[in-house]
Amino acid sequence: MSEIIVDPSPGSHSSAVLPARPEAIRLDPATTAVIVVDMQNAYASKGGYVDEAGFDVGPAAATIGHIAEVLDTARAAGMTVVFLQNGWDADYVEAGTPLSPNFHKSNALKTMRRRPELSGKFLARGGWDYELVDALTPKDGDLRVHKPRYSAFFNSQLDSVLRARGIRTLVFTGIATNVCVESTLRDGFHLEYFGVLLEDATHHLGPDFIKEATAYNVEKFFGWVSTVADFRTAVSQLPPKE
Ligand SMILES: NC(=O)N/C=C\C(=O)O
Repeated sequence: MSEIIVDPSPGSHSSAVLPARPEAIRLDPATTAVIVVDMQNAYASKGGYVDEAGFDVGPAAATIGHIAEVLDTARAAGMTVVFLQNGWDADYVEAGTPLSPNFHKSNALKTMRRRPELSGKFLARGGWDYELVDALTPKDGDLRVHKPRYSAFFNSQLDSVLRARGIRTLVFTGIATNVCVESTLRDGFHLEYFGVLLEDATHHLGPDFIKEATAYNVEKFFGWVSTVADFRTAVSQLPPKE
């Protein structure tokens, strides 16, 4: 029996076959975007929201390096790169009132309510916590999309930005595997995007089993799971962008 290769853009001129679970998927640079989820100081730096809320940000340093490698490879092949930034306006109007579940579930908001000296510090546009980590500063041609909730498809410009460029396949990197990465990949599935999780280019919030759970969900129900090394090997064989 021949190997199954899923092809989101049949008939494309130049494409790479990415080994993935449960089967390989073809990536056409013209219709593929790498999505960098929330690589902000809040999620990846000491002194940011996640660190202050009691989660381990130590492993984020390795994740940053892996994402940088993915982005170099993707840009050289001419793929679109989209940086997502999670947060709200400085007055937290976008965060919602007590009538919003976000008000009650956001650990950033909860931590600031518990420790008033931190009030106004986390995930506010214009602040250090909201900014992308220095090592992943966007380059010319990269896009930035603001998002006020875990899924980047809600109350954001993401869907329009992707559709306007004919993007069909989303390659996911970033933090957190089990929250904003998984939420966005799932919603992308329902909007007919092909979602690929580069599992070692993501970091999770919580115990390790939760990352395995996300990978299981993606592999079985919502998309494809691959690695940074396989992405680099497959995509670097494409002709460089003209
Ligand atoms: N970027 C994320 O996955 N965020 C997870 C939690 C939060 O923003 O509170």
